[in-house]
Amino acid sequence: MTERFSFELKATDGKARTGVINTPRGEIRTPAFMPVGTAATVKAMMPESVRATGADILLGNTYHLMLRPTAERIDRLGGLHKFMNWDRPILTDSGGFQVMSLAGLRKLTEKGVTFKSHIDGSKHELTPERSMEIQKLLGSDIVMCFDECPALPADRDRIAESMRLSMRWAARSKEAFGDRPGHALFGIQQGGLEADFREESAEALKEIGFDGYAVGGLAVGEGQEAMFGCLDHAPDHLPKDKPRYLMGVGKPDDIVGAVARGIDMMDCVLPSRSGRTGQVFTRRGVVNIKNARHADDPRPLDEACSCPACSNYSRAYLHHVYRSNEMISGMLLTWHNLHYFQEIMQGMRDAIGAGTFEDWQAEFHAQRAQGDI
Ligand SMILES: O=c1nc[nH]c2cc3[nH]c(NCCN4CCCCC4)nc3cc12
Repeated sequence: MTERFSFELKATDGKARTGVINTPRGEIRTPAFMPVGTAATVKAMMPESVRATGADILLGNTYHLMLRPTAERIDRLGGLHKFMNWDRPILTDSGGFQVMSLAGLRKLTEKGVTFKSHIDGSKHELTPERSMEIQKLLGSDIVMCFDECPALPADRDRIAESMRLSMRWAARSKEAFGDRPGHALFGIQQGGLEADFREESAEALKEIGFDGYAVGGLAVGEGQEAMFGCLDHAPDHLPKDKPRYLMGVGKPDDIVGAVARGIDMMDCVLPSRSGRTGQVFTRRGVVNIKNARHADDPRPLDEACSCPACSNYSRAYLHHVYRSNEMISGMLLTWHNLHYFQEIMQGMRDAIGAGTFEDWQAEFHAQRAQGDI
C-alpha cells in the first residue's frame, strides 16, 4: 500500500499511453474510464457491481453533494468512501461546471460563483477555497481545481478572459489545497478550441504545478471533429509524466480517439444514463432495446459479452422489462454498458502495451455496424 500518489508510464504506442496511478486507496490502470457516482451512487448499481465491471476509480460531484446531504454531514459520517461503501479511489469534480449547467440565478465574480440550488432554491457560494474545503470534507483522493468552463461557441475574447480567470482560480485552489500527501490536486486546462489559449493555459498550470492535468472546456457541444482537432494539440503542452484527464467524455469512439491523442483518464454519465433509457452499447454498435423488433428475440444483447445481462437474459426479456419500467431493466443495462466501456479500456491498455494499438483501433471501428442493430 503506497502512502503517496504517483504515476508510472508503462508503455506508449504513438501518442497513446498506458500506465498505473498509485494511490493509498489502490491503483488506477490507465487509460481509465471513471463511472459517474453523482449523488454518492452510480445509479442502479451496487458498489461491488461497479467494481465487478472493472472500474478502479469513480467520480463524485461537489455541486450535488454540497447541496444534499452536504459535505459537512458526509464528513461527520466518516467521509464519502465510507458513506457510499466504495473503498477505492474517488475523484471529485470541483462544482463550477455543474453550477453553470444546473443551478439557477448564478452570479460570477472574481471571487467565485453564487447560485441558487436546483433542488430547493437555497442560496450557495462556491469559490476555489470553498471547493477545496468541500472536496477535503468528502475525503476525495483526486481533487479538481475550481474552474470556469465557458459554453461554446464563444468569441476569442470571452474564451481568453474565462481561461485567465480559471488560471487565477487554479493558483488559489493550489494555495487552499495545501500539502496533502496521498491526495492529488489536478489542474484543468481551458482555452476553448484556440490552440494559443490552450498552450497559454498549459504553461500557466505547469508554472503552478499539479499532480495531474485535466483537459477541460470540451464535450460542451462542439462535436467530435472539433474536439479531436483540439486534442490533436492541447495535451501536447501538458507534462508527459503526469496523468491527463479529459472531462466528460464520452461515447465509445470518442474515448478511443481521445486515448489515441494522449489522454489517460475519462469520465462520462453516458453508459449509466443510457442504461436507464434503454440505449445499449455493444461492439457492433448501439441497440435501442425499446424497439419492438427485440420483443421475440431470444439472443443476448452481445454473444461475446460476459456481463450478467448478456450471460443470463434474452433481448426479448430486456425489451419486456424496459417496456414494463421494471427496476431490473436499468440495473442490467447499466451493468452491461459499464462492463462494455471497461472492456474497451482493457483492450486499449493491452494493445498499447503490446504495440498493436493501430490494429486494435482498426478492429474496433470495423466491428461497428451503422445504425441500430
Ligand atoms: O471544463 C470543465 N471543468 C470542470 N468539469 C467539467 C466537466 C465536464 N463535463 C463535460 N461534458 C459532459 C458531457 N456529457 C455527455 C453525456 C451527457 C451529459 C453531458 N465537459 C466538461 C468540462 C468540465
